[in-house]
Amino acid sequence: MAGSHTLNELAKESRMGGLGTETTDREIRRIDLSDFEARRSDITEQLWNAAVDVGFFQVYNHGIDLADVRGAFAMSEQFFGLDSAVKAQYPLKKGFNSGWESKTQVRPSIGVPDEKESYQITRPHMGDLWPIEEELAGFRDTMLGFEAQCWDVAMRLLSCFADKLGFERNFFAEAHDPAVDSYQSTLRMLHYFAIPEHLRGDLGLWRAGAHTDFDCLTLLFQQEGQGGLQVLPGKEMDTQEWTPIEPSEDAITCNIGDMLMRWSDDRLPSNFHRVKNPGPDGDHGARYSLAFFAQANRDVVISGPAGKYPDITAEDYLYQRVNANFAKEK
Ligand SMILES: O=C(O)CCC(=O)C(=O)O
Ligand SMILES: [Fe+2]
Repeated sequence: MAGSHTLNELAKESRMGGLGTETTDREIRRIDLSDFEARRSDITEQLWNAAVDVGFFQVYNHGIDLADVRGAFAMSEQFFGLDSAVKAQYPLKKGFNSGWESKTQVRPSIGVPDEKESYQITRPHMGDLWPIEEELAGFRDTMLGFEAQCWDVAMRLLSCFADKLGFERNFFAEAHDPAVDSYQSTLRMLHYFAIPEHLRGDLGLWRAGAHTDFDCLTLLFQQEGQGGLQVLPGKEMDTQEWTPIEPSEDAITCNIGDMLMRWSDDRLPSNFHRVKNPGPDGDHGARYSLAFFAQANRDVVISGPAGKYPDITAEDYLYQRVNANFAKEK
């Protein structure tokens, strides 16, 4: 049955809502991407091993200028600083990963909404979802430019995985073609709210509840001093020992999502992660992050080299996952 893989993942996720403990024993590897083409085979081995062992890794010398990363964060903070009435003109188009939402994402692991707002950019579906220049000058161009740079890094990394899986080197770049209407990779801006005094120490609240990502590969940008992200490899789920990922401005944190796990016949594992609320002594200020989700175009058929799972289109695959994660509209 086409859905059984998905249902399995949902069942796993709903057992992940506890607090657990923290461990720094797991190594989150940092991989240097400089001189990429000349060092391709070495980089490929490093990426593959990190992906298989922990599912999370960081890359640096990735080719996106720090000034561009900072520019995208600055735009994001300005966007979220707009009045709610302005942002509400650009509401999330469900099923299209485009537009603004606030506190509507409910993870099966915790059953309450994440303490955050988000704005998503998916090229073919933006229509009138861009704030006008009078509201936020330069926003569209800055964010689309940044999205293109993220796509570039993601495709470079995926070309290494393609080599290892026995696909053509440009297989994933073709499957994530940004020039056509079936494109569905998404740049998501995230704003986790500053935590008001009376909610500090509320252990039932999460900035983002435990989940795996739906996509092939996620690139996550964090700001220094704004920690909270923790990961737990699926094969070590029973330990409930979570490893914190320290934000560092020069690095992109990467993780494998469910779509690539299925596409690789489970050779590349997607892994659980979450964003914890700061403890009583932590920094209760706002937290911002930027995530690029490489998800294959709608019409692409996901078919692993060994045929472990039935073929499914990327559209049908995502539809099942998104529906399980957002509060019903009624
Ligand atoms: O903001 C973060 O650090 C993580 C966000 C995340 O995991 C997601 O949006 O899928
Ligand atoms: Fe995630």
